[in-house]
Amino acid sequence: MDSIPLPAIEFKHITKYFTGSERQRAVLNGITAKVSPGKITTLVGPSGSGKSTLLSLCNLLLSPDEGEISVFGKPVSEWEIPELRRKVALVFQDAPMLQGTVLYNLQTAERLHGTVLHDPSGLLERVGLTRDLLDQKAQDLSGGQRQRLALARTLANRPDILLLDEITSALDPASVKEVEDLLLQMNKEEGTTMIWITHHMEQARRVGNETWLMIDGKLVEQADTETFFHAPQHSETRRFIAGEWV
Ligand SMILES: Nc1ncnc2c1ncn2[C@@H]1O[C@H](COP(=O)(O)OP(=O)(O)OP(=O)(O)O)[C@@H](O)[C@H]1O
Repeated sequence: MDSIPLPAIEFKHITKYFTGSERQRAVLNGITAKVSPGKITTLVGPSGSGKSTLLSLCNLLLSPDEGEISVFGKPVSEWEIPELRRKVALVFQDAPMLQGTVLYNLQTAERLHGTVLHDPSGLLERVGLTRDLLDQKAQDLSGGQRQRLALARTLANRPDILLLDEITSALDPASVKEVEDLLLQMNKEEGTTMIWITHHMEQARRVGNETWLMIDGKLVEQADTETFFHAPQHSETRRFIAGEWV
């Protein structure tokens, strides 16, 4: 009998409150879901629906107020934080660069985790940057180049799970396609699990194996991407896909 693979990430009844000017409100409200290992899960939803907050809980940048998150079957609270963050890497749009050269930025994982970066040029080339950039100041790179460097810096850690928060939203269409291809290749060749937040429905259709819709801190729909776009269960999903959600 085939054994069921352990979820890469499991959310169990997750609730997170933030205190606004008037009152405390639930930004995440009872989220229960499993992220399939080796798959790309695309997370979509209106602005402010809680997508980034959900990702920030996975490597303990934030903690839930209620519920539990497990990574490969172990609650995040039981992980050593450096080990958790090596395995579960979060890449933001406009990730800040460290002052110094491109090489110095690539060596971040060496300094943090004591790992050795054997092939910085190869790592750059993997994200479509040329090795002659190694000695340039990271801050002088273009927006697209910085986003690729942020990805390369993260890949130096060889994470098992990549959490990608709108990483292509500032890129030109050709660069978007290159970054998508790179991530699809990593997913295929190395089995890297990914959760990808995007506001672009075409990108969600192209990239994800599964698509989740969040609205007002709730997970409204979770389905394989084909079903999500062609036969969603919920009227909110149909309205969201049609661009009617305000
Ligand atoms: N540190 C914080 N303190 C208080 N409120 C916060 C904090 N971080 C986020 N929020 C609020 O939580 C809600 C969800 O924010 P979050 O960034 O997770 O949404 P999102 O779906 O990722 O939005 P977007 O698509 O615009 O990036 C928002 O209303 C936001 O203002």
